[in-house]
Amino acid sequence: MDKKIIRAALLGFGTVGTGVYKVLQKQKEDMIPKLGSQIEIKKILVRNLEKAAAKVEDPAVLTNNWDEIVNDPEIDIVIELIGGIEPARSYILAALNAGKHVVTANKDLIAVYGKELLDAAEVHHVDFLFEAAVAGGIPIIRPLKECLAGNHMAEVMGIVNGTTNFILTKMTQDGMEFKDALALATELGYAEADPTADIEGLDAGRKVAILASVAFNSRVVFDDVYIEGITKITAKDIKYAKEMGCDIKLLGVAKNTEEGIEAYVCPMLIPSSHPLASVNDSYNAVFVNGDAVENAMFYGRGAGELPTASAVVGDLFDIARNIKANCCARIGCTCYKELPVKKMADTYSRYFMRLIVEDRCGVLAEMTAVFAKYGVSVAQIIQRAARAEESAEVVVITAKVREGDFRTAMEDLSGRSSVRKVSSMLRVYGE
Ligand SMILES: NC(=O)C1=CN([C@@H]2O[C@H](COP(=O)(O)OP(=O)(O)OC[C@H]3O[C@@H](n4cnc5c(N)ncnc54)[C@H](OP(=O)(O)O)[C@@H]3O)[C@@H](O)[C@H]2O)C=CC1
Ligand SMILES: N[C@@H](CC=O)C(=O)O
Repeated sequence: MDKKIIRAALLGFGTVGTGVYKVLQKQKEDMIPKLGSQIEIKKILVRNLEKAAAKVEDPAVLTNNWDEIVNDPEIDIVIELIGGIEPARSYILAALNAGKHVVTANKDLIAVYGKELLDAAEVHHVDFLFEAAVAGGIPIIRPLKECLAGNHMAEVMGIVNGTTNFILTKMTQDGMEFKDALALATELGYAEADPTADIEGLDAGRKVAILASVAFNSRVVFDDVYIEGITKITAKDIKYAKEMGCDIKLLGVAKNTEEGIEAYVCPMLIPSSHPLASVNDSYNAVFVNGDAVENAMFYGRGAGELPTASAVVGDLFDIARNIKANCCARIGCTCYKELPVKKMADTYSRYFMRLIVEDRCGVLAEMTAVFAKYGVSVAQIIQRAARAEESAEVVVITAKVREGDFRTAMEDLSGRSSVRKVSSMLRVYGE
């Protein structure tokens, strides 16, 4: 089909929608040489026509009526950038059912309904692409599905949320307060419409579910991922981590082990010499380990208007090429295995904890004895000078231990009168 003009519709004209519009304008001259076709945004679905009018050359492109898009046979591609589950899910399904290709950045949706959407695309022989849903501007979905397809992947992990990485960077480097750093991340367009999704680790959890599914060819959904956010991280944790030669990063980890898939998101201490420790601001980085490629790392902006638009437009161009070639990419659902997902209690890690204990002889020995009872070895212990009320602060790093055993030890310990408070408990990445 020699289409000179390929028409698309944008749903949502917020941070990323506006970015896509701008990138397409900048690419106007290059599309014919690059693709052999011109992509034209025929309609933009918005809720408030007046608010959006200032952002477009021709306000006639704006609509608040979805039917004008789904029922328009000239529109080949729908770009969903509304976010959230509904009405995004219904719009995407209706678009696919109408034979339209779909591009989305919506990880909330894919992490739960990915299979349903990919199946619908398959039935209707259209593309459903979502490169921007994980790690913003970094290409990672297509590399995993295509360039790295000759591997059995053992691990895919990294920093996959720009907002929290920005907040932790500002707290570490500039001593900024958590709430001020979050306000700035929101202003810069990094945060989700409800930033709770970022700071509580949910957004990263959705990305880990998607990454694990694609990397291990087995469906992992949002509910399979164990999640902790960064809201409890204090300046003191960051200071102690630094003293121990580490930084604190919100890491998303997916491992393909013989006993099943491990999938979790949590703030972790990572040695400052590790490449991930120097991934700062809204940058993301994803490490993959495969049996053929060994290690590979992908690095770039994980959030924001133009970096995210870059990934969306890449998908759009791919679809335009497929339309020109009269085919669709045929790399829909790649989950052909059914691997179990392990419980967090059965994973192994080292732990960092900060406790306020009674300041008297024998307390450290008591603590070590409790840990030993549950098979937890202490690798490093720091006791700070006595504080007011005859208490002292103790920082402990354990050797690698099963999470379930560590938790039981902590329950036992925190019930003892010598332990006044468990101030923080964080995992440590690596061996
Ligand atoms: N921002 C980022 O850095 C990244 C975002 N994403 C994902 O991209 C998607 C869009 O995010 P982002 O642009 O940041 O979000 P925004 O909140 O900035 O934009 C969403 C837009 O959708 C509009 N909208 C909501 N509901 C409807 C509806 N029913 N009909 C028409 N328009 C609607 C909103 O309108 P109104 O203005 O009226 O509220 C808003 O303008 C999300 O899925 C997000 O998770 C992915 C990677 C990075
Ligand atoms: N809120 C997200 C946006 C991109 O996915 C983030 O901060 O990473």
